[in-house]
Amino acid sequence: METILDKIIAKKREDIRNMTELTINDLDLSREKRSFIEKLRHTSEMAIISEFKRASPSKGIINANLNPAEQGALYESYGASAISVLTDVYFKGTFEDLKTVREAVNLPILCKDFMVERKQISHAKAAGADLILLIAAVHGKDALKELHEYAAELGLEVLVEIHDDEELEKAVSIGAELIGINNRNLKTFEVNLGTTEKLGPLVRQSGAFLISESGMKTREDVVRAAKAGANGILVGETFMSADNLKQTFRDFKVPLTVPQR
Ligand SMILES: O=C(O)c1ccccc1NCC(=O)[C@H](O)[C@H](O)COP(=O)(O)O
Repeated sequence: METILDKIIAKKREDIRNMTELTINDLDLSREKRSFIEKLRHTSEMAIISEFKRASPSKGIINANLNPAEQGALYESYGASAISVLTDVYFKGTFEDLKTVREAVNLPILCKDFMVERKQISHAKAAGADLILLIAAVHGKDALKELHEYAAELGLEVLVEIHDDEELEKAVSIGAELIGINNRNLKTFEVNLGTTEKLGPLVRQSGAFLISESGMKTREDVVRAAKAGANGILVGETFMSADNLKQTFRDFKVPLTVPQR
């Protein structure tokens, strides 16, 4: 049966059919580097990647009225470590959003998209991304490695996203330094923080930094992720729909449980 992830990937392949790959000469490789991994090395509290997410396949419209520059500036002032910007059409996001947010803040910016070809990575770089997402479920090991290496050549950090043991094995085998465990099953939309609890210790044993993604609603959820070894969390819907964003950030500030390597 075709899953939502299959549909998203098929649409993505169609959307990028006429996109050209930018060459090194088209890209500004001297741009100020904002390293998320470097921040993770030097923090004693759970890092927060705050997401700009207007809509999603699982929830429909979350908040279509927020201005990306203003929301990004609020995320920064309340203590985010990085900002994730969805640039995919299923989430009503664009590369313009990413550019706008990067210009409004001094934080590392994650381009949250469904990367299937190198040319998308070059465009993410041109738009101002500091990190990109690669979803292990979408690629065989060789393709994942190739895209991971290409991103590194462009000076980008990579969050390799996994959801099960097989994807974990793929991420570790390509030497991923930053691994995200998505608590949301992208095929069924089921969200289960137990996914981080199951795979988290294995990710940390590999030596990679760990981000627990999706489904963070309360401080207790963040504490659970920390206890499972996470170095940080990635939060979209809860921040985009918060009545009191400042207080929600305060609630989500949690010390690390498992020390840095
Ligand atoms: O969020 C979805 O519905 C979704 C559906 C299909 C593929 C990806 C999807 N989300 C991407 C994400 O990983 C989340 O936006 C991110 O982890 C934040 O999740 P949340 O805090 O639960 O909004």
